[in-house]
Amino acid sequence: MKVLVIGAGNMGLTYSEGMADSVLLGKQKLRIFDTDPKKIESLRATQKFDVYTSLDDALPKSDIVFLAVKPYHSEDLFKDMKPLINDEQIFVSLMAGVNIETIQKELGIQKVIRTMPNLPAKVGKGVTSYTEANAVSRVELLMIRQLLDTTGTSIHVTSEKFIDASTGISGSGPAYVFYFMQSMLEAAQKMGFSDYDSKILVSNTFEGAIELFNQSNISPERWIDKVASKGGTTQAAIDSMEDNNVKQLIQDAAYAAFDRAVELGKDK
Ligand SMILES: NC(=O)C1=CN([C@@H]2O[C@H](COP(=O)(O)OP(=O)(O)OC[C@H]3O[C@@H](n4cnc5c(N)ncnc54)[C@H](O)[C@@H]3O)[C@@H](O)[C@H]2O)C=CC1
Ligand SMILES: O=C(O)[C@@H]1CCC=N1
Repeated sequence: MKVLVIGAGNMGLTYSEGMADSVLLGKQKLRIFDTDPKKIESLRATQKFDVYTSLDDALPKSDIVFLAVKPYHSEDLFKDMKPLINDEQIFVSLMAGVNIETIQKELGIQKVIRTMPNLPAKVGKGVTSYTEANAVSRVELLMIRQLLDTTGTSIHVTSEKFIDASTGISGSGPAYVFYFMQSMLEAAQKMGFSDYDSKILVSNTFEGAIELFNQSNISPERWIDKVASKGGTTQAAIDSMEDNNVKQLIQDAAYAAFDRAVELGKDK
């Protein structure tokens, strides 16, 4: 089995590393293709990957093809790919808002799996949702799931609606967490902490809270109750967030990403 990853950016490279380091695949079975000469040079320097500079060489003999370019590069890529592919190959898209039907039509093939990964895959803590076209068999789906799991964990969803929805929660989600972190960092700095101390205070607070959440069956709402004393400091902070409708604003943001994913799909 040969796997080709097209696009060695944040996501493509992360998946390549996950799969190359796994017992399931290993680096002998993994190929990478990118159009950026600088990227190719740096990939070659790692001596970790089988790097290709032409689709003619890489594509026809690959069994599974990961599509990891930006959505707006997909149209040109599909045109280049079309003469080089066949119906037996499985195409796994990591691209936001590019529908299965579009991929099938543009490439003239049937076996497509659409996924929504996220950036913590870089440290083996990614979560990827995925769904498949009818032409993909259960065995093929299981094999792809094992490849996806080399970067963390995955969840199977029953329709593309949930791929777009998970884009709003987990795909874009790390950016919401970083936004919250940045806000806390800036508050700490304003209070007079050094950059170093601000980072320690904020990162340990996030890490500790996540650990508590993961090691229990307690909802975040109940954890808030454990931090907040009546009439105390935490209550003052939570009241301020409630007065400013922060919960609703975060939900609006998640829906904005979801809607944008749906919209990207319609643009095609
Ligand atoms: N960055 C993220 O957190 C997430 C990204 N995604 C999806 O992953 C996809 C890739 O995103 P990133 O990795 O962040 O982008 P990126 O910009 O880091 O990487 C894209 C790579 O594709 C290469 N490329 C462009 N056109 C190409 C072509 N025709 N053939 C081969 N390579 C080509 C570029 O040189 C670049 O190395 C996007 O479609 C995005 O929607 C999904 C979930 C999370
Ligand atoms: O912002 C984007 O479009 C991609 C999809 C999810 C995360 N990054």
